[in-house]
Amino acid sequence: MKKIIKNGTIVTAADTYTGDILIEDGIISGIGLKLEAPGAEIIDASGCYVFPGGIDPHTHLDMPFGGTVTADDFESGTIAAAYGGTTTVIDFCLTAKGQPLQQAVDTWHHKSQDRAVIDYSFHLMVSELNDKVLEELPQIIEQEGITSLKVFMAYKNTFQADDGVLYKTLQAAKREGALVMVHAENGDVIEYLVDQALAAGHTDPVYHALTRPPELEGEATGRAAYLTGLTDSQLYVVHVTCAEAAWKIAEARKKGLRVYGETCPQYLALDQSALEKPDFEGAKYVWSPPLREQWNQEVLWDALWSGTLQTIGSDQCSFNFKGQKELGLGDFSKIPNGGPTIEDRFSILYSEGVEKGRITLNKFVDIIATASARLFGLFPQKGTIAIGSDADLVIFDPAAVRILSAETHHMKVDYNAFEGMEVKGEPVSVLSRGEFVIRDKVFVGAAGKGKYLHRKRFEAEAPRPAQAEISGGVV
Ligand SMILES: NC(=O)NCCC(=O)O
Ligand SMILES: [Zn+2]
Ligand SMILES: [Zn+2]
Repeated sequence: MKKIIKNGTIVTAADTYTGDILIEDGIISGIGLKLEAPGAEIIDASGCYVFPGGIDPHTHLDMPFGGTVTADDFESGTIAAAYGGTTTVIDFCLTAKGQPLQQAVDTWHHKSQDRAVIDYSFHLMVSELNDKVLEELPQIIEQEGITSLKVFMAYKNTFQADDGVLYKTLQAAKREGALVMVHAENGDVIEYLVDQALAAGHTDPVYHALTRPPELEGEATGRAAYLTGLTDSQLYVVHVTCAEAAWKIAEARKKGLRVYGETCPQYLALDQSALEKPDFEGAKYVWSPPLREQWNQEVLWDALWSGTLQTIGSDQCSFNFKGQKELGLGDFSKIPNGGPTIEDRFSILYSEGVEKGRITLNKFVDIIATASARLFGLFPQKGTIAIGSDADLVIFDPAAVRILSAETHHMKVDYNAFEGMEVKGEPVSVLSRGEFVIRDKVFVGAAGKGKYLHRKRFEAEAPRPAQAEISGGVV
């Protein structure tokens, strides 16, 4: 059925204007003034912004980690994402050493295909890079449309790969047109610091942050950037938390390297002091890399504004406080790392960014959707409002004011990391390929309606580093 969204303020990464959007067969087929189409359902968006649906480039749904499994799976996680204004997620498919890549990908298809309520895709973790993996990789990239590869430089003895694996992954990515993503922390030194802290009897959650200092994130980020230059490849640094890492990315981009970066809402809105909350509550705020001293927040905002960082990922990786975070009672190193963020990513960026004058409306759209679409091979199908693009749209009321809380969120987890935070603006209705998923704040979608997205290879369409974009930034 045709739909026309009327009288909204349409916002893309480039433009802001009042107009109507015609939707046919899930695609935007017209944009104009006073549009009409016989039989079309009319949706009034007066007083609201119409944004392209958010793209969350970093989620962990139904993921085994830290001796347990995330509380949110592809159903609850994508419902919460949709409530929050996100219409596409790209989740991390884990692999184990010796496991055929196709088997790992099939496991992730199995977790997601009958559950997701919005469209989704996968990044592929690379844990080793031997001849078998090298042989299978081109096939996976071509047939599955998985054009981004993830290497962990931390989590020693579980996910961590060595520099040789990272180097060879960058080489393979250059050959195959894939983007290499890194969790950039020096896992070897962290392991040593954690052992020292525990031996000294330091078991509280705050020691998670104290044993992962920003220098170790900056060092790993710089190392990965150097290897990217050496291989003439392309790199995306996930969850950048601090000045030390942002500076390394800025330096690499100044040299003209294809190095990109993401931060997350928790690093923009929370700080290290949260880990000191009494009664083990600090465990709710255990992420890796950890929350940093508050002054880093403005550095990250500057880096987003200047283009040193391009995207915001939720890094959704939720664990209940009761029974899951509590696995680390008496030993901070056993607290499952991660938190529930998928639902509030969009609103926090809008409220803390646009409403507080740190970024413009168009920059907001770029960070929340367009840049990820370009970097991860989804543009222009996703990430913008244009004729021919999927009708993934968010009707957003900028006047709404609400308080984020576990009592009202839709994630299947017993706390909200941003509990009590006031945000301005709210997604009222959300459409995925022209169908309502959220209508007037009520979920009307269905599990299994989300489609798996084959993505294009990394190409020149991705935003290029430019001297101008960093001159006013963090360097
Ligand atoms: N970030 C975090 O603490 N948990 C999720 C896994 C990861 O991204 O490192
Ligand atoms: Zn990570
Ligand atoms: Zn993550």
